[in-house]
Amino acid sequence: MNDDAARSTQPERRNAQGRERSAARTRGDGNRGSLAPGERRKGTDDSRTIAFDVLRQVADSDAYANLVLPPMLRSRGLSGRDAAFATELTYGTLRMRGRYDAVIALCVDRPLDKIDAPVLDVLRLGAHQLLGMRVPSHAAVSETVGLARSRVGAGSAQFVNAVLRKISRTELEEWLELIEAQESDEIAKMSVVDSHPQWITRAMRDALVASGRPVDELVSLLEADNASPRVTLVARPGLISVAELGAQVESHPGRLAPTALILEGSDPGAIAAVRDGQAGVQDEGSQLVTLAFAQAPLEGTDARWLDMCAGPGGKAALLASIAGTRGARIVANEIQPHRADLVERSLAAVPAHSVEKVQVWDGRDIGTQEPGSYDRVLVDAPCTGLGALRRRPESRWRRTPSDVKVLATLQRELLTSALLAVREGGVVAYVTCSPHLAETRTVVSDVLGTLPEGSVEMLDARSLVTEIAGTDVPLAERLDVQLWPHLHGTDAMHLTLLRRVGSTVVA
Ligand SMILES: C[S@@+](CC[C@H](N)C(=O)[O-])C[C@H]1O[C@@H](n2cnc3c(N)ncnc32)[C@H](O)[C@@H]1O
Repeated sequence: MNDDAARSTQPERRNAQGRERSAARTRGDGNRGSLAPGERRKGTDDSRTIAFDVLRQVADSDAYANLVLPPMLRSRGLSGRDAAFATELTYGTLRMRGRYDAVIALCVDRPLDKIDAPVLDVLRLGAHQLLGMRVPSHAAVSETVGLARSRVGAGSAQFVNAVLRKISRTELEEWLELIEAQESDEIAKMSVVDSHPQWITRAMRDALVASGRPVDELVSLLEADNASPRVTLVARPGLISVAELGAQVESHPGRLAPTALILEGSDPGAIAAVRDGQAGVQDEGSQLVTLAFAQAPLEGTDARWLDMCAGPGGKAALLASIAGTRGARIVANEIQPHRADLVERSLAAVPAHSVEKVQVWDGRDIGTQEPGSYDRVLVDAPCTGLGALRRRPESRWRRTPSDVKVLATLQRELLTSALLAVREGGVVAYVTCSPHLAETRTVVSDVLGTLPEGSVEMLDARSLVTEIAGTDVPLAERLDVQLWPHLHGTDAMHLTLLRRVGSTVVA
């Protein structure tokens, strides 16, 4: 297809609906990468080729971009600016796919599912350079056409050239108005502009409102999902202090967790303390909920803790290091053997006396096999991960509403097991990195509804989190805690703390 074959509709130079955009919505720059490779640099083609190859692996092999990209950069010898360019191109294209597909759809004369998938990926890469990064148009078009020629064939390269030239003639803001105008309701408009599946936008809205936030924060939340998070380090108590870790790396203290440092750069693998396990990479929200769990008040013995869903071991390592300072021990449980190996590795630096064992077991069985055996039980439940979309660029397109249903059943079973496994008076934390109500408070209320009345009480997680993070941290006036990327700068972690006060077995 040539230039003429691409649709000739020229976007109008005004808001399609004749109304003003909100300030937040017009911040198209929020999604623009900070890189500005003004001139053609040696290795740029390698960057684009790598981004394309990662996109194909994500599509064809269900690969995770954040697992595939770093080794590919290493094996093809890319570093510095070229590696950063490839990274922004890959993650940005994956995140903003919904927006770019809507733009591409306005530039072609056939439905997108009639375009070969590799060609569509090349178009998305080109669209991100043109609309999401500061790559000059001529470089974005010619380099991407070169990529098409080498990867998908000369015929397709002509088509790519025609479509990208068309995209390049119109500014981002006008494209946003045009794609928004194609949709009829507010959720659909927000979803296409901020590149989320509609069912996720709806779930985010419901969770946001249920946690006491105004609905007009939804745009900020969606935008926060589209921004690359800073790398956050955890200084594991008893192994290294925040000050000692801070002296090793260019960083500044976290806002919420006293164990957190925000890295200025992006290569934690180069930090000795991370390599040897005294420190780790961990979202500040994850640190905060783990600290709150460990600090929840408990009467009587406080010696044996269970991390029921421990893989890959981030929270287990933080818990074990805290346990080491308090004379307690953890059992780290994980159902998948290869993830249990990762837990073992994450515990490399913690004192041997703070880990009883790492075991491979179905957490759902622990409650009946070992009733009343633990003083504290953490259920960091397998979930949709909708709270960590900024970290997992492809996951929003992979998840489906049916995942929520399947996971919620598993979550209820794991929480029930935890409430059996903990001793009377002991504490259970139910944690998800999803704010979806069906995975958070519905799971908790469903499980509590099946237990004898008065056998479990909800603890004030909000007060504990406030004690740790400070009073200026906005939290809903509820006993459970929901964190948000746009408010707290963390993943959207949920925490409910429960205390078992009586028998959880129906007589
Ligand atoms: C959200 S991840 C836990 C993350 C971990 N706590 C950390 O901070 O690194 C959930 C884990 O639960 C595991 N899992 C899933 N089903 C399980 C089950 N029935 N019993 C135990 N673990 C399970 C998954 O394999 C996954 O590793």
